[in-house]
Amino acid sequence: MKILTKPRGAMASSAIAVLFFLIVNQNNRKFKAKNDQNVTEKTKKAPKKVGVNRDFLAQCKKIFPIIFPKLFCKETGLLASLAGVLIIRTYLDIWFSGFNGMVVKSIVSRKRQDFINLVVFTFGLMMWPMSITNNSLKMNISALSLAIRNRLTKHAHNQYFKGITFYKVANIDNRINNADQLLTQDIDKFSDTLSHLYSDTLKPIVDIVLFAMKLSQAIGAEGPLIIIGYFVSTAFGKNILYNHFNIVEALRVISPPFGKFTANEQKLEGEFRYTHSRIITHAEEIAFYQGNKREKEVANKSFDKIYRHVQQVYRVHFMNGIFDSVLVKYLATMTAYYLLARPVLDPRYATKYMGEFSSDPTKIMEDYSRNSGYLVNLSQAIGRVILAGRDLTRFAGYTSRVAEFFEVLESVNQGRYVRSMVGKDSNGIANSEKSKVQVVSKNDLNGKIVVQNKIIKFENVPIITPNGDILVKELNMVVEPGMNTLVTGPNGCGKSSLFRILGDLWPLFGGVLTKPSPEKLFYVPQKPYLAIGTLRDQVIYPHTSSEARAIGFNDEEIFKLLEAVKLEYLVVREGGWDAVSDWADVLSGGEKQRIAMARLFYHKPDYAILDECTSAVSVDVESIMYNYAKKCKITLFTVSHRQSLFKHHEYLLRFDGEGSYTFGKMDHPDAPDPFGFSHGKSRFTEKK
Ligand SMILES: Nc1ncnc2c1ncn2[C@@H]1O[C@H](COP(=O)(O)OP(=O)(O)OP(=O)(O)O)[C@@H](O)[C@H]1O
Repeated sequence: MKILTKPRGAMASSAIAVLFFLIVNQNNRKFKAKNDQNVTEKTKKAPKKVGVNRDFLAQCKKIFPIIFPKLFCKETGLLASLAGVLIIRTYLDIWFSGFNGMVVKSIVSRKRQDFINLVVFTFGLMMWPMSITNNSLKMNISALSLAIRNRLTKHAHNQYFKGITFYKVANIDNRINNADQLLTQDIDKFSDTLSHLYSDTLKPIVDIVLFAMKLSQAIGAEGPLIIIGYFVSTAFGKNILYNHFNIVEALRVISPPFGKFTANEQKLEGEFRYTHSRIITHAEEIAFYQGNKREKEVANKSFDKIYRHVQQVYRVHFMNGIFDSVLVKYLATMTAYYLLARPVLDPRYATKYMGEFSSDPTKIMEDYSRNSGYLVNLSQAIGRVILAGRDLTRFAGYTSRVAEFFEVLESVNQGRYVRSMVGKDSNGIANSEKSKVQVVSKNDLNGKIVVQNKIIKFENVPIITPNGDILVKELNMVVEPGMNTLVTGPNGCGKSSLFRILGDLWPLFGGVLTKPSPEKLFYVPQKPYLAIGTLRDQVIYPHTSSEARAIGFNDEEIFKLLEAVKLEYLVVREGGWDAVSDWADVLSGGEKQRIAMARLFYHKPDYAILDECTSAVSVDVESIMYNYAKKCKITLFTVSHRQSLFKHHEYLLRFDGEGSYTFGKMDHPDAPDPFGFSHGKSRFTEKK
């Protein structure tokens, strides 16, 4: 047996704490500098321990006001009605114990008519309220669970879809890996466990009070006291043994960390789900690569983690179950036999309801049957309260997941991001000792955004990735309407990052950025997003049909936009404007890009960011679309390496991939190779 000097959980958390305390900004990029003023790297406290502890209470304190926003609301109403049904159910159980005693007596005393009256008439009548009560109980629990889920999901959606929080949670902050799992499953499980926990705790408490009263009449107050005392002392004894002596590994069997197990299981389920959703998203690419074997390996590996974890959990459940059954069930049954027989076998303990000296055997039979019913109900109720303790630890697991999710959403909404990164040693091998946790808070963001129409102006704006890598130290440039600008530079130099900053996707660490209001700036990516909905919806996204009509776009107007991108044939091919399809599958790469351009013309912003968005479009159609954009007076920012596009731009922003850039007027729009970052002479009239 292994003697532990420290609780295992505490040792594990210390180890993780060491990891979190390591904060170094490694020079693992060619051009990378530490931005002392702007990006703070901070040590972090050890992660919270999952279980029924102070953290759990604090988490409940945050979550419960979301579920029960007012004293009198639908949810508290459901709690009250559930409590009412539970009390009725207990009274019916009491009635049934007495009834059972009477049936037994009628059989033992061979009274046929009594038996028929009881079973056919009395029971025939009572089965209706019993059935209605039982099903009301189930319905109330489901209704409560659904109401809790509704509150929490709506709250999460409000936070998740506030601005671009959904993007930030996935791309800038990396505390949460599977927001989809949290939104679709963890909140559901939390709600279900909470509503069951409520009924599974309240019902036994009502049972304990009422059955203990009945039982004390029948076998004396000592009876229920002994049985309650027995259960309480075993439950406390277990905890004292585990928490205060904490002596042996085997004691984990007595009180396993079910809360931690639950939280881990949910996390692994989330990862497994993500593995499969990625395969569905990239099915075509994987199929072309014949990557089935590789993907199977990855999916199996992810599932194996769940398999091993669940296997460990049910083994622990098995060991814990044996211990619990002996303690809670069988030793308790022995005590119960003793308590029931005592008034009959020892006249000193006889009462009016059990063991009276004058009683005939049929009366003793009736009393025994009724009282054993009371005792079984009482014991089951106490057992359920104890088991509810275990459910509470499981519930603590879900609570920690949901609370952490809400905490991250809130902190991201307040402009605070946390990223933990695995550091690498000099050989490029992952080294946990060099891992870092980077915390960015609003105070670190010294940049200022000024909203002003008809101008985009960067004044000393650094381009910094969420990891803190500086791509460009300070960018200074002004783009006024009509200054169509081509953006070039080597891969990974920060072209798209510039637009992420312009679009508020990434935080602004310094300088002043003057830009028009968001609706005057439109982004067209290389892989356009195609919404769930009709063909019409693809063009007007994110507007709805009624919003489109409100700004004067009927189907004829929208058709003109499809004509502008040479996609007019789509309406007939796809079966009209109201056709609904999986557009990402139905449209070709070039068609998707042209739809995205039609969408740009629909919104007709002052500025458009075209990020390699015509890479799959033929040169002639590309030219037509660029000319149309200019006709619409949209000022273009184009990221592209395509020579055919030079002629549509008057200005060039060129990154050299070393942290510097040049911005200026192109001398000859048709002149070749503006990619002087690797070779060739400079094409700039203005240099920085
Ligand atoms: N969400 C992110 N978190 C941290 N770093 C990122 C993130 N997105 C991009 N980067 C990093 O920022 C750098 C610049 O990326 P960016 O997408 O701006 O390159 P690019 O110049 O557009 O390249 P390309 O021509 O290949 O599209 C890359 O090194 C990339 O790894």
